[in-house]
Amino acid sequence: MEVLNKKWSMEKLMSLRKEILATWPTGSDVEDIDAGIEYQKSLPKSKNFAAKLLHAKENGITLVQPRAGVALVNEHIGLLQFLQNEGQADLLPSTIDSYTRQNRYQEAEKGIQESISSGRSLLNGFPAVNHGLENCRRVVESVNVPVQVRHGTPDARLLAEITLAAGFTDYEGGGISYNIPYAKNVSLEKTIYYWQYVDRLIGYYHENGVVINREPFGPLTGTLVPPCISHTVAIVEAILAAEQGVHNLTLGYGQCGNLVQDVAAIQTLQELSEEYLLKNGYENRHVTTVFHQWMGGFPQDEAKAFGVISWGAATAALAKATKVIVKTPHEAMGIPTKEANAQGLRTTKQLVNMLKDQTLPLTNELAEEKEMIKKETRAILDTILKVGDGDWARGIIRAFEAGIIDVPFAPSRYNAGRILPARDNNGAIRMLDTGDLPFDKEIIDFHKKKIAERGEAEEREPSFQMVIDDIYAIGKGMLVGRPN
Ligand SMILES: CC[C@H]1O[C@@H](n2cnc3c(N)ncnc32)[C@H](O)[C@@H]1O
Repeated sequence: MEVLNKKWSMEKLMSLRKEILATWPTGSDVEDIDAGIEYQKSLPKSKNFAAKLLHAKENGITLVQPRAGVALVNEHIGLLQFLQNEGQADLLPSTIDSYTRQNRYQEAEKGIQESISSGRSLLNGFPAVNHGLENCRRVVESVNVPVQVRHGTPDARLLAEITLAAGFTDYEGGGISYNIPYAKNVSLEKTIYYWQYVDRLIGYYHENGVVINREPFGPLTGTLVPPCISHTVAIVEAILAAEQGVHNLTLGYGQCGNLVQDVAAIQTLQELSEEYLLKNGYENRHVTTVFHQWMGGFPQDEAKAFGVISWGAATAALAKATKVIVKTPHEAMGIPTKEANAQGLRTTKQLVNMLKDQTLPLTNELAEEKEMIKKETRAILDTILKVGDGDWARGIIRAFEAGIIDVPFAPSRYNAGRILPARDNNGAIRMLDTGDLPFDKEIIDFHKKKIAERGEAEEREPSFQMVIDDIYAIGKGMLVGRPN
């Protein structure tokens, strides 16, 4: 099945809907597609994610948002209300459980029953499909701020149908960013096709006056991902979504730890995405950015964990990211208590408030970093379009096959896995091996030089050992994995 970046007709969407809604009994509650639109229109503007994001962007504010989700409806509502009231969350999620992410609704049902009988959440998120339309509406109505669906679902069609009709106004993910880092053996043709359904549904909401924001999953594997790699995936997903009628997008990036590189990454993500959306004919699109606090391993010690959270908060604020996704001091242990989640939020809010009136000055170092990220990202994006003979969907599929785009440490068999990232002497992410990325000599030499500087400082030859040391560094309280 060849997948092309072409807007679906509503006939095509409607012809597939019946089959999708039949995959779980709660799908029958949303058969009337226009009832969901009418419900969305009944919500106050204060509940609309896109509106709140654009207001924040216009006013130079960085909004704070947690991840959060538990098995049962009442407990999930209590959790979100606590994070809103005690955590000062500007935006709220519903993080979906792993069974639902794999469309394993039978096991999610079992998890719900066991959570009821045991009196505690035995799922690692909120099983929105099983709970269905009315319960999801209760969640949305129980808080005063906009609510977003956060998950990791390769086939997120039914989840979208139910949560959008229920009043969620932002939907995370995409056919690449929820495949390559999340699945081992699901083709990109399939997941891009599934997500064209989701984005076309959102396009239909938009055509009927309801603005739903879309957020491709920025961090990908969250392990030493160079900015040009995560930017490429985010921008291609933005283009694929825009083609289906999505107008509001939040593009994301996972903190790497070097302040200049992270600030450069957020600024270039905003600039490049706007450039490529316009260049490809998608006018009147509204782009915001989201900075994910450290996605790698966390220290167990809570005081140190607050240090990592604060560093992410400060970087997000100095980068003027529109939104920051907050970690908690329980990150090393697993699903946080609501108290720990609220602490992560308040720590972040403190840093964001104190840094609101400051930005990182445009030094030569920052300018060089921005220039390099743009050169690398444009080289990859332009090659994707070329190998796709002018089609972005065909291009990204072929580009992954050829290693033209390559996500480090991704489980997917459709990912080449030939690039090797490592930190330079200042902790910025460089490439020990650029694999088959379409980089010219200038880019390749830049990375070689930066890594060589670290080798000289550490008196060792650049090698794969640097990559291993960098992966374990944070657990030892460091950023750069120095030799013992
Ligand atoms: C993308 C992975 C991140 O999502 C976080 N996460 C996953 N499920 C939940 C959850 N149910 N509540 C809070 N945080 C969560 C997890 O701690 C990790 O930081």
